Amino acid sequence: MSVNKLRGNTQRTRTEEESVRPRFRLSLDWDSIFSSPKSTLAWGIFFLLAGIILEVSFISYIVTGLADQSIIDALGQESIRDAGRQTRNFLGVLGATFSHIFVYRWFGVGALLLPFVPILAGWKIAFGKELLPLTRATQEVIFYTLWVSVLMGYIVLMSNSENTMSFASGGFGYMVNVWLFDWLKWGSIIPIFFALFVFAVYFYDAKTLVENWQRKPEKEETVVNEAEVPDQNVSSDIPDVEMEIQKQPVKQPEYVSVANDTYDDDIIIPRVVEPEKEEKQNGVHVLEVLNKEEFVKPAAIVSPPVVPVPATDLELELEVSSETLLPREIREVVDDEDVNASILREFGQYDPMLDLPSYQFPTYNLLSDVIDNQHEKVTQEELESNKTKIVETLGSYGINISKIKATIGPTVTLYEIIPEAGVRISKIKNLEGDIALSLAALGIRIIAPMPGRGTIGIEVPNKNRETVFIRSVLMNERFQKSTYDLPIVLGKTISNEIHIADLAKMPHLLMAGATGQGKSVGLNVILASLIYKKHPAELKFVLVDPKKVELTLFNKLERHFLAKLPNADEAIITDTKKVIFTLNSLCIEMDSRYDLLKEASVRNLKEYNTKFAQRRLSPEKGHKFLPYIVLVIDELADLMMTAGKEVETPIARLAQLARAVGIHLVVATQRPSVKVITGLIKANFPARLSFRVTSSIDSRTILDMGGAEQLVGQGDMLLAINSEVIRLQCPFIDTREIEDVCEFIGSQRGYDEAYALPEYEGDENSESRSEVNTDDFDQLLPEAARLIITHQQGSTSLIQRKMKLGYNRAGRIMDQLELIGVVGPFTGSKARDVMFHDLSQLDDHLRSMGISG
Ligand SMILES: Nc1ncnc2c1ncn2[C@@H]1O[C@H](COP(=O)(O)OP(=O)(O)OP(=O)(O)O)[C@@H](O)[C@H]1O
Repeated sequence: MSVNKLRGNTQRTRTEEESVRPRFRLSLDWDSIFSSPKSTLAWGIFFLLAGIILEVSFISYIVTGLADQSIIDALGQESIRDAGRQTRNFLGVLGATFSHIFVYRWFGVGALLLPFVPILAGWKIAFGKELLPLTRATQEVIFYTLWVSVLMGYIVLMSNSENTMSFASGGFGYMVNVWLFDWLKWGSIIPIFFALFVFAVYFYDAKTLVENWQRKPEKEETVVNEAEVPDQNVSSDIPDVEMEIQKQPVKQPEYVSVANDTYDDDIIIPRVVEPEKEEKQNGVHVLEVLNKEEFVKPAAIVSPPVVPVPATDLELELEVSSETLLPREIREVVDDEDVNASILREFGQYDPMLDLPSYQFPTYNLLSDVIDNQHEKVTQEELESNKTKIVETLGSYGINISKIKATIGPTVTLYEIIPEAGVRISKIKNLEGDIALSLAALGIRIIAPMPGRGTIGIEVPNKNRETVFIRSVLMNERFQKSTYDLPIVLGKTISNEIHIADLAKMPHLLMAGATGQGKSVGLNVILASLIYKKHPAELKFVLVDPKKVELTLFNKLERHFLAKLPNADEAIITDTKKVIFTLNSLCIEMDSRYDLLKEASVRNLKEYNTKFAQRRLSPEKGHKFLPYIVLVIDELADLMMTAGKEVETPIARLAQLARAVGIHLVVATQRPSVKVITGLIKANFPARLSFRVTSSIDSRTILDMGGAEQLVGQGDMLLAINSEVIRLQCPFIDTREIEDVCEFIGSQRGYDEAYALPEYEGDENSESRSEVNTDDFDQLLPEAARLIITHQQGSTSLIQRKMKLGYNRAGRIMDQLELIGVVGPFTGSKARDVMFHDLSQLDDHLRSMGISG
């Protein structure tokens, strides 16, 4: 068996061998020299030590002045042993020689900086981490070495101290100054400092520094309330909050949570009230003294008369988790780096990417670099006032709280509360409406209890929400380093972490959301995440866009990332008939991939491709590298209305089976009704995402729970995977950015044509259905349609009775209603499914079919 396979290997075509052989050899060499952990450690330590040796010898040379100079000059004439005995450099003749060259002959004291380059490089090679960004630090070291040398040269020349001080400037700095002196005399200091200025402007992006500096006063205004420093300034700025704190009646240490008083710059911290101070201020302030008996009585046993805990008694603990954006320097490096290289290195012997060897991944510069909107963050005032409202509202219903904590997210702030012992969670859940009313804001979501945390969560929308820009999430370290097969960024969580999912594992995604809530942006974000991480050889998209305008921008990717039916004019499919063909064609592709997998005795696409890359599957037997295929449907409702089962069946089939062969579906719909997201479809999409929808019924249809109707729009969403629900803020990508990315890729050399899907001609049935001849329809059809929608009952006898028609005519009308997608197919004894909820939807549909009346 294995012998045969080996023989099969030798039959590969010449061109393939040629394309593989050189790379293979190269990667072997590289691996053996640098990639094995032992040798990287050895090389790293070598560089590290070399840097340290150089630094020590330079310092020693400067400390001992020119003592070793004569010895170095006489090196050729006396023995090394003699020279070694006489040298005063800590590191002997070698140290003295290197120092003489680098310090005396070349760069003077500036040379002291040079050893940092091998030290930093050695550290990186040995430990895989950067102490400082290497490229940038090297650039800085080179500049300052030269600049310090020149500056010292100026000092030496001006002070006529060539004899005693020339080692300070080295030959380079001195000669430059001799030359400058001829031109400018003492004025040569001007170009020297001008050079420093120019370097600073470009290297440290002085423009941004100036902009930040100019913006500072404005920022300070908002920051004051954010209580970065809990001092008098702050208290005088929020007098009402302070007053409330002064009213604090009784010290109740058991209610006071651990206040978070460690913080950094952009974190908002609640003020910590010192109990002693209060008591002094409030000597006469004992409000209603708490009834001690009732206070200790467990609420579960006897419902106590309500003793609301004053909101100000509770400290608001603030939980902050910072997002791990790459530091600016590294981001720049990432931008410049050839991303290809790292991915190429990961691949085995057969590399499908060599089809497009010069393909450049899109750079991050194509995405807009909006600096930040920090100043729009939630203020201390807002936090305090929401806290007060929550505590008071709950208090007025007899629910006292023992602890409250806030986590500020991009769109909402999560207040987690721990009610006092004995308070039933269902009681709080029932008060959802009242709390929302009291907070007078949209989008309050109560999560009782918070899974796995033993608290109750209340999400309150922020007054000023933060836009999450796509650039920041794609440059996030976690996304950069993610090793998922199909990584997609879905958004930012409440604790400001980015949420990355693997579409290959999901394995399909269903998205819903009312119009204008961010679905299209969400789809674009998913597509962009994949495009930024995957090579065209690894991934193909099938884009279905019945709305005809949403995905057109991706047309430019036709010869890189798109797949289409042979002979189709457009790669992006907008026509219902073609959608049906394409879906069926994908089913054929799925079946033939399964055949290949079976033949190769592997279980999934990844194993198959690995085996193929290892040359264990012969192309002569029809084996080929199989890219992932992601089918994106932007608006399932349209398709289900016009083609019903013909769309539903292949989608369900693909969703059920295609995962193992690398075909994944992302399906979006505006109308998450049961007519669109049928049981069959829903059962096969375990991962579902909902933007804001119009009713809790819609929310239940898509997520199996309410809540999506309370989202605040603009990309605010709930993601449900395997019964776990998380709230996320979708990143924002605008049309111009998509356009730029597509243009960047589209202008590169691509494949000769789009990836060809198997041919599918379609059967007669589907042809006739798609080309409905409305002239033959019964005149009473529109009236019958309205009747059915009004009664939400797809029965022929209803038409018969209400419209007083004979059975045959009513039956004919019913068939025609099925044909135009108003009712579902005949199901035997049960009434047919009704595809529309209300008359306005129906009228739109009839108009679009050219049926009036
Ligand atoms: N993640 C986001 N962050 C900020 N704003 C957003 C976000 N997503 C959407 N928006 C805003 O909402 C608008 C509508 O978004 P989008 O076009 O994606 O809606 P849609 O649900 O696709 O609507 P339709 O179904 O009508 O096409 C956008 O133009 C943008 O201004």
